[in-house]
Amino acid sequence: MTGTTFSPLHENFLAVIKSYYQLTKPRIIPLLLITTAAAMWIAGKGQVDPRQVLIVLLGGTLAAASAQTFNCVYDRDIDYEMLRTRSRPIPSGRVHPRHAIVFACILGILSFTLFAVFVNLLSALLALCGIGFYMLVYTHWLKRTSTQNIVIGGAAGSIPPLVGWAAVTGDLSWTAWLLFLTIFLWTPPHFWALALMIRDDYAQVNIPMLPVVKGEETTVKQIWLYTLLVVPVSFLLIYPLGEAGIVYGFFATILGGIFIRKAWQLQQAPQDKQLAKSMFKYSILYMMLLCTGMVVDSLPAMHQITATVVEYLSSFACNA
Ligand code: HEM
Ligand SMILES: CC(C)=CCC/C(C)=C/CC/C(C)=C/COP(=O)(O)OP(=O)(O)O
Repeated sequence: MTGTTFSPLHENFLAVIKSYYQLTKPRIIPLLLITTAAAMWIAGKGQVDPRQVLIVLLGGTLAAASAQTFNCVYDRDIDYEMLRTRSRPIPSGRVHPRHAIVFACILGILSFTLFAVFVNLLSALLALCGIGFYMLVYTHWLKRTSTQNIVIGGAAGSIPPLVGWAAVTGDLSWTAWLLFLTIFLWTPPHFWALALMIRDDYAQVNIPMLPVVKGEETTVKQIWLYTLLVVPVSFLLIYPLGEAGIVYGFFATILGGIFIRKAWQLQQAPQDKQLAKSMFKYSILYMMLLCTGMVVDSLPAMHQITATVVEYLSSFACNA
């Protein structure tokens, strides 16, 4: 006999686990955690307790998974209508909505308890606000009623760095709010690029996403404007906040330059689905690498390198 054989009971158990896992829309969670970890790193000036990082990332995972599961329950009607989402666990009949609600509540309670007991109350409350805002403000109120759904609703996805910051410092500073603002302004280019690709899906179920209601030209203009806002805002971490240096500046310049170029190209060809796809994929890479830049910049070895470069440049300038 070759390979492993599973009993029907075993296979059934694995299928159930897989369905509950899929309810949490797991592919989105790593980037949310990257923004949380970057905030923790800056808040701790490059010195964070690895045990605390693990607890916060676990709590963040549970909170995001809870929020996404609630969303899957609420949106089961439209998820059933759209080809892209029809095979999700609830519309495909693999998980009963009532069981999903229990699952989402358990995840939410575990997250809150983990933060409240092992981290602090502020981070626990912020994660809870993230779940509440995503569920009530985005999913329930705005998603089906406004073209600005993902702009205002995007605030939920911008909360993870606040959680990370609060976990390390116990409060929220200007820098924490700047990280919030960066993700808030990044969300429209991220989501509307995707919405350009799957516009027909949303149109079919009357979800008023911007490309459905206002068309491609308005959407690419808005993507362009938000990209022009997020890139300069990403530099505020260097000046006036002074929380990052030239290494981060290098990351922000290269990444921001490419982001602006892609947004410009898309503005020239609003119907081009390939460009929209490329913009969507790049938006994810942009956020991932920008956060990486923040971390690399505050590595102790980088401070040494930065100091040497600055010293060299200033002596060069003095001699010139
Ligand atoms: C209201 C705000 C947001 C909306 C409406 C939104 C919407 C979406 C949608 C519809 C997808 C496609 C998912 C799928 O095909 O199942 C997606 C993908 C993704 N989103 Fe967002 N998003 C938002 C904010 C964020 C934030 C804040 C992050 C992280 C910082 C994020 C990270 C991702 C990632 C990494 C993917 C790709 C997942 C994959 O590999 O398929 N999103 N987003
Ligand atoms: C702190 C904390 C818990 C924050 C959580 C915030 C959160 C879960 C953000 C994710 C945003 C997101 C991927 C929305 C998907 O939109 P959609 O559900 O409308 O997409 P769909 O069309 O694929 O259903």
